[in-house]
Amino acid sequence: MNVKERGLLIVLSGPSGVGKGTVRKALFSQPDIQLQYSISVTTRKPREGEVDGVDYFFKTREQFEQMIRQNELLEWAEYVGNYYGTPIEYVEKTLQEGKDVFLEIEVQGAMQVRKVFPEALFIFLAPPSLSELRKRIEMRGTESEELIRDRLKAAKEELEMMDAYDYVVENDQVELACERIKAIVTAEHCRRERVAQRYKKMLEVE
Ligand SMILES: Nc1nc2c(ncn2[C@@H]2O[C@H](COP(=O)(O)OP(=O)(O)O)[C@@H](O)[C@H]2O)c(=O)[nH]1
Ligand SMILES: Nc1ncnc2c1ncn2[C@@H]1O[C@H](COP(=O)(O)OP(=O)(O)O)[C@@H](O)[C@H]1O
Repeated sequence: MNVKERGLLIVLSGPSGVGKGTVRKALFSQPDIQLQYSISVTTRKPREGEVDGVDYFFKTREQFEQMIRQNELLEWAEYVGNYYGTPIEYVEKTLQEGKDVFLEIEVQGAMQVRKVFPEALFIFLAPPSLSELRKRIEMRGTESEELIRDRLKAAKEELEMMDAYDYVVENDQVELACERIKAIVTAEHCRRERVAQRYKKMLEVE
């Protein structure tokens, strides 16, 4: 199977509270976008309203460590005291089917994905400012003061990794951030199509 027939792997990262979940849900609710969301595995406790198998696959540390040992994860990372990881089987199978897969993961995991899938599209969602980021984490109201502090510390380290991404999208307004991501994905599809056409032409000339 050539590069064009496989689906595109899209990786969205960004600091806690920047709005990744909000933007992703808005993106997936739009009829003109065909993306498959890869549900992650985590040892974090479910937040109120979160559903196992929808938001995450919630596992114990023992179960998660077994998945690592059995090479079931494309990437994994420990983030603010919990494990998070991407089951590889779903990603591989869906890309093989020619469908685009969307990962919403933190930066350490994204860098591991880059090693396995260098052709993936890496997008960093950035806040308008650090003070706005703090406001959003507080507004969500799902973390204690101590956890907010830990997440803000992690956020500062994550922001330093912005340069390693193909694109930086500012999440000033959810709708605008969605439009920007859609434009990037469409442009990437066009680029891949052009490369595939050129390759086909070269083979015809041979
Ligand atoms: N490496 C990695 N990070 C993940 C995965 N799933 C979620 N994350 C990231 O883990 C971090 C914490 O996620 P979560 O506890 O749901 O909090 P929130 O994203 O800040 O609402 C976020 O940066 C997520 O994007 C995964 O499968 N792998
Ligand atoms: N563009 C935005 N403007 C204002 N508030 C936002 C925006 N995007 C997200 N939020 C709010 O910020 C908080 C954190 O968003 P969330 O999607 O949970 O972030 P993340 O998944 O990156 O941790 C939520 O209360 C959400 O409603």
